[in-house]
Amino acid sequence: MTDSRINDNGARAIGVAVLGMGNVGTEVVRILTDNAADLQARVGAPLELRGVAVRNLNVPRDGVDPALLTDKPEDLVARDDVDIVVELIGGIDPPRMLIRESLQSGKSVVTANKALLADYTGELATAAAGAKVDLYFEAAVAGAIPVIRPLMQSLAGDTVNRVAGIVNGTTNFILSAMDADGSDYEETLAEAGRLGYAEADPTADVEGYDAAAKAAILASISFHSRVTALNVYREGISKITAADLVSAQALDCTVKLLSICERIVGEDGQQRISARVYPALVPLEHPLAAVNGAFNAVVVEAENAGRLMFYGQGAGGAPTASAVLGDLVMAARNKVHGGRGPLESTYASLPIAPMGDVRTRYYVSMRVADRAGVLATVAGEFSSRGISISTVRQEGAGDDARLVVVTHRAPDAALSETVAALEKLEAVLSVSSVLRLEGTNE
Ligand SMILES: NC(=O)C1=CN([C@@H]2O[C@H](COP(=O)(O)OP(=O)(O)OC[C@H]3O[C@@H](n4cnc5c(N)ncnc54)[C@H](O)[C@@H]3O)[C@@H](O)[C@H]2O)C=CC1
Ligand SMILES: N[C@@H](CC=O)C(=O)O
Ligand code: NA
Repeated sequence: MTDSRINDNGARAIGVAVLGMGNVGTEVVRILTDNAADLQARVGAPLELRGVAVRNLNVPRDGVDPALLTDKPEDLVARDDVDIVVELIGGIDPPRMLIRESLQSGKSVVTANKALLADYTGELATAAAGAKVDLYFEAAVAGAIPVIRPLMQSLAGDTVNRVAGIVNGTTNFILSAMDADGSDYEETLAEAGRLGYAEADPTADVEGYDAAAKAAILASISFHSRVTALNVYREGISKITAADLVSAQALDCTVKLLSICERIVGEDGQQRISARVYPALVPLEHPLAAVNGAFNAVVVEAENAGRLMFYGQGAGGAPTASAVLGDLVMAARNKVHGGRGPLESTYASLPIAPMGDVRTRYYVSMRVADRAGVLATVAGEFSSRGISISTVRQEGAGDDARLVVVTHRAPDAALSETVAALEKLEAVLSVSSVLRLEGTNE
């Protein structure tokens, strides 16, 4: 009997199954087809597409042999001639079951599914370890930018203390457009969907769930601990207004949705992890302020390497497919030559610090009664909680009088308590905007 995986020159072909043919899957199939000869040379064996699972068989798929299409991903991943499964469906079910079964039956898996990984890396990595196969996910964080492999491999001998940056392309696309020309939030979000940046449900983008999933993945790898999405403090950008961006400009800042993963060392020497996502003011001179559109950037601070910055396209079909193909080539090489990439490492098991303990800076803008003594009353709310004010500015007069306060660093719990107290003051008519300020040394 002939082995269907033996090609003409005798090298054993590597069978690939692609699950999902949306923004990313379509580009992966295109590159696999167009670059077949180069990929074969790099792997040392041909990569052969055994099948593509789609939800709707009636949708025309240009450039794909219809015989390869199936709407039964569970049958495709069970085939003996499939060595590597590329999961690009998204969401928890059915990818969780499909990936687990693929791994358990000895197939390596490449996925871009950060929502799944943020909660189930433990389960999937255990299945991969048990079957001695690879589970790769470079595309899951910051699209095309190599960040998972540098953290897992290049920095494996160093101590990472902080990983922070912009890891969601959709929200960065929206905030950049609002900042540049006052573009409308809803229209820009719709455009991000058309360009293939947004998640199938864009709530994941604008409410910060996607950035939080990525923060969980980054924190787990960086601090050798298991961090899930539930451990990540999260705020999205849906409440950011054009007025916030104008206020930011007045402070020589812009607004960015940041994902911050930090090793916090207490006075007793105990280490904890802070993982958090929120829109923040970023000074214009900070490198992250210049990251616009669907671009992402991640700044890593490691004890010996110092500061490293990774920058590039964080979303979109082709850029994301580039990262998927990189993983696919690695997994295929391992199938051909033997060996395996690293799986998760959780030996440090660091606890999570609650958001209230994290030291942040606040920007608070409020409408106030225009009369003597108001400034002292407002300042008193900050000082009574041990918070030092960095700058305070009065804008407007009469009915339009506003106070803008920027604090030094203080525990986040004390700052949010102060805002709640300010809202109750008779002299404060309304707190119109509260944002954290990042990217400063104060
Ligand atoms: N679009 C992007 O820029 C990036 C996406 N990702 C991730 O990559 C994955 C795919 O993203 P996109 O391609 O943008 O999503 P998409 O929504 O465009 O594509 C998913 C495809 O899977 C298909 N599908 C759904 N259920 C299926 C099933 N049971 N069997 C077969 N096919 C099924 C859908 O019909 C759709 O065509 C997601 O996990 C996403 O979070 C990661 C990085 C960037
Ligand atoms: N929706 C995500 C896609 C990439 O991960 C984003 O906008 O960043
Ligand atoms: Na990446």
